[in-house]
Amino acid sequence: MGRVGGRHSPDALLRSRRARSNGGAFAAAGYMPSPYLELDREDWARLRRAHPLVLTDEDVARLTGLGESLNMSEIEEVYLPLSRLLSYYVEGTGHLHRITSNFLGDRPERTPFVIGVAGSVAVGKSTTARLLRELLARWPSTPRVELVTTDGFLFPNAELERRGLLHRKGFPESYDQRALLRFVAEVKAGSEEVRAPVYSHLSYDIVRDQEVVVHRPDVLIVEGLNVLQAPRMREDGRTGLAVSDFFDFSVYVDANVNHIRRWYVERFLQLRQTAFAKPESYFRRYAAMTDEEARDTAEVIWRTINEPNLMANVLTTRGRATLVLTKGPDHQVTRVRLRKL
Ligand SMILES: Nc1ncnc2c1ncn2[C@@H]1O[C@H](COP(=O)(O)OP(=O)(O)OP(=O)(O)O)[C@@H](O)[C@H]1O
Ligand SMILES: CC(C)(CO)[C@@H](O)C(=O)NCCC(=O)O
Repeated sequence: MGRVGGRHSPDALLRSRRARSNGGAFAAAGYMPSPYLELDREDWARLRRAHPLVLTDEDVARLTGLGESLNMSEIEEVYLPLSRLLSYYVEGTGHLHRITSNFLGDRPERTPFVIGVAGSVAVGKSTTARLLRELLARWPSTPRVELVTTDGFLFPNAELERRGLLHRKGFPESYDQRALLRFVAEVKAGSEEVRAPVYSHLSYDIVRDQEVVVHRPDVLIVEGLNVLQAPRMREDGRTGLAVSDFFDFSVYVDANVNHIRRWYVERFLQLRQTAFAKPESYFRRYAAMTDEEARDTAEVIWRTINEPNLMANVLTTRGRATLVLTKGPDHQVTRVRLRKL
């Protein structure tokens, strides 16, 4: 005990730390340095003081239109600094692009900066994506931001039915993944005009004769459950490209599954008074349900479709995101993890 150079001496401790960081003995036990820098809510709020930012009245008016439950101080503390960080990434990526073009003797051409937003059904992906779109548009390097959801790349219901997948919406096989990949690749390549199909939650199907057209924006945000999924094995046994190979940045919106289930059920109950009640709604029969019937129906859809998909195909992609936003029970962001390696 206490012998210099013994098992518990400072030297030995240092050696064991080195072994850990060298991936020595501890590698065998599964130790791996985390690629993320982890900040709790207070750390992130402190960052904001170092980069003073305020929303103008005009910003507040636009953002309020995104949803009545949005909290402005949450937006100022969490999403506004995030949009600033992203605008720096856009500038940095543009710089790298110019250096590469100069090196190759090419004419530098700006291509859109592509951001993926992933996470469970009902976790708040589209709200996050819309907040980022509005906030990014404030910064000089990113005035033109376009937003596309991968819902448009679901196969039409007739095709899903033919494939026996009508009750698997959201699972990887329910999307036309080739079309989605081609769309993102073309936008990233700087094509003047790229078209994507449109899905309607009201008719529960792809809308014929409707499309979104993306015109070389400064930033494209691609939002969907599946945007961080690994490439699929091709028939010739090789792996192709994944959508995320074209991303410059990605955000995974995360929360405890019990909170997400509750948000899903609450939104379902609310939809009875709005979307489900419309004559053109595919789910008209839900509008007349009592609270209890609606709650049971939502729980069944959650348990049989959305939760199994979250566990098998969505949560498994979280470690590939550049940034993970973790939300508490009221949608408040409690933790931010940013890739540093
Ligand atoms: N930051 C937030 N603050 C308060 N409420 C929020 C926030 N983000 C989302 N919500 C609420 O949570 C619910 C789900 O949000 P949203 O529609 O953005 O989820 P989503 O992940 O895009 O869902 P889906 O995959 O089903 O389209 C909505 O009722 C929305 O109003
Ligand atoms: C369209 C998706 C997959 C994603 O937004 C989702 O909203 C959905 O419909 N999930 C399947 C549940 C159902 O079929 O009602």
